[in-house]
This record gives sequence, C-alpha cells and structure tokens, in this order.
Amino acid sequence: MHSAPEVREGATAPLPHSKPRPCNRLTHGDRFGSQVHSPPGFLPQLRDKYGPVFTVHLGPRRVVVLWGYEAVKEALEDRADEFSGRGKLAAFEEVVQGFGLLFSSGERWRQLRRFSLAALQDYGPGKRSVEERIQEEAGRLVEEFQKTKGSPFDPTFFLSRSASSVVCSIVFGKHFDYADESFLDLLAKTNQVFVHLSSTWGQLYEMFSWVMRFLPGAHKQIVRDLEDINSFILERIKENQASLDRDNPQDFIDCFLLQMEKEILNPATEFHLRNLVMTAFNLFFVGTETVSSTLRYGLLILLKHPEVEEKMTQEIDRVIGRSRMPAVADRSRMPYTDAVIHEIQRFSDVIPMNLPHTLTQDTHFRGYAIPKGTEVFPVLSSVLQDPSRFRDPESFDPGRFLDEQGHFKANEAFMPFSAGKRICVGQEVARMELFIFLTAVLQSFTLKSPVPPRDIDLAPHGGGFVHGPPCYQLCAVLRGNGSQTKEERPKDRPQGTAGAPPNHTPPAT
Ligand code: HEM
Repeated sequence: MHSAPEVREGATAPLPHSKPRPCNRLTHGDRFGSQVHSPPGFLPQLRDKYGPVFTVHLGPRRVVVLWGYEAVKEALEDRADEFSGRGKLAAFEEVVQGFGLLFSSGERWRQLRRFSLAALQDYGPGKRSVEERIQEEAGRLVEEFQKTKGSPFDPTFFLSRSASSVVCSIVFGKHFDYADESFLDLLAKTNQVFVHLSSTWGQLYEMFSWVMRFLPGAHKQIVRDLEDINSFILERIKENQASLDRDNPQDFIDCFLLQMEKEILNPATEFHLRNLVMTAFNLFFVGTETVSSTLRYGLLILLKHPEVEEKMTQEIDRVIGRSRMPAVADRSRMPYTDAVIHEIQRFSDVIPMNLPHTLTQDTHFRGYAIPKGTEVFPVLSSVLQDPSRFRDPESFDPGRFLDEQGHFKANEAFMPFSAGKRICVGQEVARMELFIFLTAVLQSFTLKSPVPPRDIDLAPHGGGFVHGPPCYQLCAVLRGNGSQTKEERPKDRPQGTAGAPPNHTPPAT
C-alpha cells in the first residue's frame, strides 16, 4: 500500500483570488453582502494528472481531494463510517472549539445529529409544522415582492430574510419583524462572516491560521461577529427557558432544553448549554445562506429562461391553482417543477467544495493508505458536474430530470446536500422551502428582467464557501387575472392539512 499521490509542484496551492464585488452589498442600509466561489481552478487539472483521489497542501494542511461521482459516492456512502469525521474551519475554531453539530465528530456528533434530525421533523400533534412555518414566510415574501410594484429590485435581501426567518421560526419559535434591529443585526453579522470567510484574507487564514492568529486582521472580526451571534442566541435561549411549556415544546430550543433536563444527572451528557448554543448557531448559519443563495440563483435562471418559467407557471395553475398556498403534497403531482428545482440545485451548486471531512480510522481507499484524522474534501461540484452522470453538465436543462413520459426521473449523482452519514441535516426543510417559495412567487408574479435574457450572465462570481449568482435585478409583475375574486385568493390550506396559514397574501388581483 502507498499513500495518496502527493502534489509536488506548487505544493502550497493558493485558493483563487477573490474580492467582494461592489454589488455584493445589498440594499436596505448597505448592511449585507453575499459571497460566492468555485472550486479552485487547479483541481480539475490535478484530477486529470493524478486521477480522482489526490493530495493537495493548503499551507501546512494536507488535504485529500475526492473528485467525481464514483470516488465521492464510494467514500461517503459505501465507506460512510470511515469518512464521517468533520474537518475544521480555522476561522471558527476559536469560538466553536468542537462543540455543536456541525463541527463535532464521534459520540458528541452522533447524539446531536440524532436529536437534531428528530427535532427538525417532529413537532408532534397540534404543533405548527415546519411546512406551515414555511408557508407563512412564503406569504410574507409575496407581500414584500408585491410592494415593489413591478419596479426593478435586487431580491437578495428579501430572500435572505425569508430563509433566515424560517430557521428562526424552527429554532427560536419566533418570527422577527423584518424591521427588528436585532434580527437585522443577526443577518448582517452572519452575512459578514460569509464575506470574510470567502475573502482572500479568509482563505489565507484557512491555510496559515497557525501564524495569522497572532496578527491583527479580518479573522479577529469573524471572532467578534461569531461571539455576537452566540450572545444573541443565548438571549433567545434565556427567553425560551423562562417561558418553557414542558408539555408543549414549540421549537428546537425548547426540545433541547427538555433533553438537557432529562439528562441532568448524566455527567457524560452532550445535552448542555454550550452544545445548544453552537447547534442553534449551526442551523441558523448553514440554513440561511444556502437556501437564499439557491433561491437567488433560481430566480436568475428563470429570468434567463422565460420558457421554463412559463411551463412551471402552467403546471402551478393546473395543479395548485391560485386560490391556496402551495404545499409539499403538491410536489409529487408537479414533475416539471420538481425537475426545474432539481436542475436549479444541480446548476447553482451552492456548496461546491462541500464541508471538510476527516477519516475516523486508518483507511485503505482505492489502493492508498490514508491515516486516521486526514482531512478529506469530497468535492460536490465534481459530482454535480460529472459528465459521466450529467450529459453536457454546464448547460441548464430540467429535461435531464424527466423521463420520456414527463415523469420525474431521479439521478443518483444529484448530491447538493452531500451524501452518507454527514448528509445535510436540513435537507428536507430546504427542499420544502425551495418548492414552496418558488411556486408561491410564480403563482403570484411573472418575473421580468430589466436586461434582455440573452445578456444575463449565469456564471458564478467571487470565491468562498457558498456559491451565488452574479448580482442582478428583477421585476416581479403581478399576474393579471381579472376573473379572480377575493374569495379565490390563496388562503386555503391544501387538502389533507388543516387551517390556513396566517398572514398569507393574495397572489394577484
Ligand atoms: C439548499 C439548501 C442547503 C444545501 C445545499 C445544504 C448543503 C449542505 C452540505 C453540502 C452539508 C455538508 C455535508 C457533508 O459534510 O458532507 C450540509 C450540512 C449541514 N446542513 Fe445543510 N444545506 C442546505 C440547507 C440547510 C438547512 C435549511 C439547514 C437547517 C435547517 C441545514 C443544516 C445543516 C447542518 C446542521 C449541517 C451539518 C450536518 C452534520 O455535520 O452532520 N442545511 N448542508
């Protein structure tokens, strides 16, 4: 056995240069920015030279890269236990210190993961479901779009607020007013952390944190922002503690507090305040930017391809109509919309490099001996754009997710949420959000681009952990429907669910 091939030339391979684009600054007080990135351009060349498993050095960090569907699937699915450890993000280490679901490994991670999966899915009878919470936010999003009265606007701020409100509702059980200063501050700081992580500075810090942590610079701001976010979460936890109804937990924090009480006499328990703060932070942090970037990309793609938007709208009118809010149960009867959303996720590729994994034991993989603790990047871009699984992967084509009869056709290389034991814990929530938000918007509006579709550039810009589209503006024009009466506006819940989502806004008059 021999070790994975070393990349000798350019042993310290810099990540691509990136700097925040002027249009990353969002509207509304210039408080937000968004950042995007692609896998470093040298990785495909290394794959061509060394095959789908190779080593790179990011500064002193030795990282094994897995490239393409076969290698990533074999590691994450067939060898799931061995590849289930979590790597580090240097910028987070000082604050996170291995606590919380996202950055833990071993027994701590297992317990937090099991708990989080259950808590995100099951609020029990009589509780507001995740779907209802998303429907409420979709109603608010439609209302906000409506206020633009068909004028051009940058949707970034609207979509970030909607995505983060869903997570806030699930985690804190609370909807923050869109003008609430503390909520806006939380959003701004979260976004700022993404901007810093994605900057050249942030990427250098990932490589040279061992020396840079002693110097002044943007990483100090990341630590301050993360501490502020955690203080905000701690305040919410105190509020939940004060109002906790033990028979009727309302949100993720309530459920965690009850588990803490159950395990209070267990000295080895992982259900303590530190893991609660960090896990709540993880859900908020990952759940906001990923969903809002996908939605932002999705709307831009629809502006570029009005024919796709039109077919989606026809399906929405046929299956859901315009008198009630879309519901997840509709998705199985809407293969075209389902295919478009899959293709949006494949094409937008929002976490291109994946999060770093580590090996939980010494491993033999594809002829190489790789020691326990080695950091591994199973690159998601290389799967979502693997030409052996997706023909002409660089083009946007929802048809690849449809069979000849127009039924939805799954593809095993569709892995935007990764795969195996560390697969995104919020994937069901995210899929509901993408479906309900996009269909609710198209139910009410026709999207128009201020520039001709042929001039729309879909190439991602910048660098960082989350992929986003270039900055753009859109016009949300209310769909005309003279025949629609007040009573026909979306307010009824879909069949099989009870009660109407409050605050839902009519799609069109
Ligand atoms: C389009 C939306 C989303 C995408 C593309 C996405 C993608 C991912 C990816 C690629 C990972 C890393 C998997 C790995 O390590 O192999 C991940 C992990 C995670 N995601 Fe998501 N995610 C999305 C939405 C969400 C949402 C809405 C939430 C919370 C409600 C969430 C919570 C998490 C958490 C907590 C982890 C860490 C899981 C663990 O380490 O075991 N994600 N996600």
